[in-house]
Amino acid sequence: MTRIGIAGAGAFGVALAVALAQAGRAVTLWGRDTAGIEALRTRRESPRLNGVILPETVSVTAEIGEMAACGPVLLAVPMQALSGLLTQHGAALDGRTLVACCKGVDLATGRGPSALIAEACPGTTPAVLTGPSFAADIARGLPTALTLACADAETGARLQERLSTPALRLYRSLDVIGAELGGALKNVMAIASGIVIGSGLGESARAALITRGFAEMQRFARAYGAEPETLAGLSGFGDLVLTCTSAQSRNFRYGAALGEGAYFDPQITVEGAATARAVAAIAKARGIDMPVTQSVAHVIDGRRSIQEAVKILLSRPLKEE
Ligand SMILES: NC(=O)C1=CN([C@@H]2O[C@H](COP(=O)(O)OP(=O)(O)OC[C@H]3O[C@@H](n4cnc5c(N)ncnc54)[C@H](O)[C@@H]3O)[C@@H](O)[C@H]2O)C=CC1
Ligand SMILES: O=C(CO)COP(=O)(O)O
Repeated sequence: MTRIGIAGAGAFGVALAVALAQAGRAVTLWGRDTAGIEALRTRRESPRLNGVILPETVSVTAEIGEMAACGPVLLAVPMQALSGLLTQHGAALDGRTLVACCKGVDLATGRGPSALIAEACPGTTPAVLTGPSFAADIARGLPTALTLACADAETGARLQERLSTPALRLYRSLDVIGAELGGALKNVMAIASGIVIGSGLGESARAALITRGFAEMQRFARAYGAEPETLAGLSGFGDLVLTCTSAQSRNFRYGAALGEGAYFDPQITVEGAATARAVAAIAKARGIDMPVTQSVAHVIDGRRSIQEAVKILLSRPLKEE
């Protein structure tokens, strides 16, 4: 049986390991933190997933060399850590089929996960696994549908087969750019939705924000050659709906804390913050109209108050939908 590798033992990496192992797949889970990995190996519980037990069949390791025994390797680290992971371990991972599970745009280079992988590991065809799925839901075996995007049809079909389980339903796509941009951009909108709800602007305002945010996501993705249908699928629209409407989303909760003026733990992974900055800079340079993203970037950097941002968004010229 082909062994599946997972690099990154945070909430998503552990959840995927649980789901795949429960479906009878051979799984090796790698993490960089030796002490944390030893605790996970012996206690079979992650502090990031309360009440979830990692099956004994999952091999847990802090040795990246063990990924050599795996077919596909799922990269489940935060987007801003991907470049560092590839710099450090690219040689050990090259030649495997690498599947990016991170959602975002790299702030330093303005590139998405597939471009970073292709550069660091030229011997691999990158794929992307993305879509509406909270780690806790996947780990509990709740029904979930995701997009598996790979430019190589044969590799994509093989991955779809290997990574689908009775509860985890993968849809195939050739549009890697569209899939990864959907997952990256929706996090920015989730922060914006959290701000709207946290600052008491109401649910009608949130619906307007989600809709106009979606228009903005499509505009940006189109400029990168993405297929419009991809953005309307699980990786774009599907994940936008999930994270803009659920307090399970860390991006939403971060936005809500900003809106309420409440504390938010800076240790928590909030992908949309760096991505808002990266996308706002690209959009400005390329002349792509991204008013919501620009506003989120301004608010999180403290360059604009929420009240100023809302006033600016509402006073834009009236136009056709
Ligand atoms: N948690 C969720 O519900 C979902 C998360 N994702 C995506 O998965 C990615 C990872 O998110 P989570 O697992 O939730 O984050 P997390 O914060 O729970 O865990 C991140 C893990 O990455 C590790 N890490 C950080 N930098 C590293 C490096 N340079 N090398 C090796 N490991 C490193 C950390 O030690 C930690 O174990 C994000 O892009 C997120 O958007 C996607 C779908 C669902
Ligand atoms: O991407 C996710 C769900 O699809 C997880 O969202 P958060 O990172 O906002 O928690």
